[in-house]
Amino acid sequence: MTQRPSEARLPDPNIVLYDTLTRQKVTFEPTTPGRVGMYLCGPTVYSDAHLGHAKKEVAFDVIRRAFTHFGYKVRYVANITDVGHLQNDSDDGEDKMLARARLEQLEPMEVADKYMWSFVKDMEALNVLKPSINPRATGHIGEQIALIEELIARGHAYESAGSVYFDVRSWPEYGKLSGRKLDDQEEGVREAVREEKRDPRDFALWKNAEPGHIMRWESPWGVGFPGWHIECSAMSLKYLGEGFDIHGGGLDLQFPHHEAEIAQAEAAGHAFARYWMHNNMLTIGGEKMSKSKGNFLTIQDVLAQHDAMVVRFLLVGSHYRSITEFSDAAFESARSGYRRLTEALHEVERRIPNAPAGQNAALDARIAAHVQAFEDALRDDFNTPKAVAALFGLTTDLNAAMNTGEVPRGTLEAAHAAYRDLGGEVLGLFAGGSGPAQSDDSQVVSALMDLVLKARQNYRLNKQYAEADELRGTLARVGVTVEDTKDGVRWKR
Ligand SMILES: Nc1ncnc2c1ncn2[C@@H]1O[C@H](COP(=O)(O)OP(=O)(O)OP(=O)(O)O)[C@@H](O)[C@H]1O
Ligand SMILES: [Zn+2]
Repeated sequence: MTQRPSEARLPDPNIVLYDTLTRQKVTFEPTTPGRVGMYLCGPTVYSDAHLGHAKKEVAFDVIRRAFTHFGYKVRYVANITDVGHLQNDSDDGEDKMLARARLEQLEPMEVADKYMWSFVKDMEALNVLKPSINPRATGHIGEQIALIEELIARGHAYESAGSVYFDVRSWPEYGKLSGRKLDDQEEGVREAVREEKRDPRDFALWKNAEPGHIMRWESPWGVGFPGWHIECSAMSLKYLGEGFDIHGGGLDLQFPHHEAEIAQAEAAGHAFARYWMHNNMLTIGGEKMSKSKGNFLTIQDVLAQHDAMVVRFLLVGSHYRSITEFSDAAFESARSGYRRLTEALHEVERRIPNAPAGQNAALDARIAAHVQAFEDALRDDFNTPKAVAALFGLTTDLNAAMNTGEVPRGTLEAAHAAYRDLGGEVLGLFAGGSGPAQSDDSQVVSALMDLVLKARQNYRLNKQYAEADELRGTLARVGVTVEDTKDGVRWKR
């Protein structure tokens, strides 16, 4: 059986994850015993987040929750990019924040705050836990400048016309994450930018600010602003320390962003992330959902139509390293799958207060086997579809037992704990009233429902059908369905 928080478990040494850097599954070994330091590249806050962003956030949220479940203390750092992310990857184009500020006639910081809070709201709705630390790039200009100075001192960066570039030819390991060889790398750089660089593949650490550029800071190289990549190296090292455990992000960030992060940190003499994890993409019509392609649905659009927990269920239904193809059919099947879980769970809750004491040993063993299967699935590179299958297995066995008779209280409680700890705490599926109610509450609701159903039964016996229907209608309006079955009246919500 899963353990209660009071029986804090020892950190599980058997967690295997797929490390993008070494391109294989490896057993996770923390830098500090019992602790996990994770850094996730967060959003550039210049527009509302879309469902693709939700896939990434939910994927890493489950990984974080799983580590906690397996006994680790997790520090989860996820940044907010509010400066330096230019409209194209080759150090060219307008800053995304500034372009949006012009469009909306706002201060760049107003844009950042507006979309950061919109993101926070979306994440709350999707039951994504708050990061332990949520650093913003503009709040860490000093740290970024200090790292750039270390790189210049070690001969891996150079100043040119008020900007500073990383010298890729000085760092032979550049390319080790993405597997790209320097000579294969694209050179799509505008002439004026190319002239400032020793090599067209060098990337900006600091950019000289043109006179009209609003986001600007003093630096040893004049007034300017940081490049996009440097913020993540600086902030992850600041909050997680040398040789921290896990760095995550979307697969599309491997190059150039993560490649640059590694080079910046290691060339400056720091030990960087020991494991790299990347989520695959959410696609629509086979293409990556993305802001720039315009083929996106914002999280708010989706939540206007679908229950947030169904959205989350859909996302955890595919593995983080698999593509999730978004479609109406996918939502439909997520909705019915999710309903199957919650109906069984609510039936368990309804029965607990009046169930006879005792255990059903055979069913207890089945429950324990499903819990084991769930945990094994997560230990194997956080295989959420397999974990969900284990919850369905649990549901099938429980329904079979509940449909054929009474299940003793101890066994129902074990099933309830499995739903709550695994579906609720680890997969995060039961927020906002869909999940296990507080036990006090559920006892009160159950007692009241017994009374209401008795009253309805009396109306029917007295042929007061209008009153009986009115009662049922009132319950339906608050989400409670009453069903007359051959074994008597059942209700669910
Ligand atoms: N469709 C998607 N599926 C999964 N993750 C995604 C998807 N789109 C973006 N991400 C991830 O979200 C993070 C932020 O991405 P970003 O702000 O570049 O979004 P985007 O829609 O790709 O924007 P743009 O098209 O302007 O580059 C990255 O880690 C990225 O990998
Ligand atoms: Zn990053």
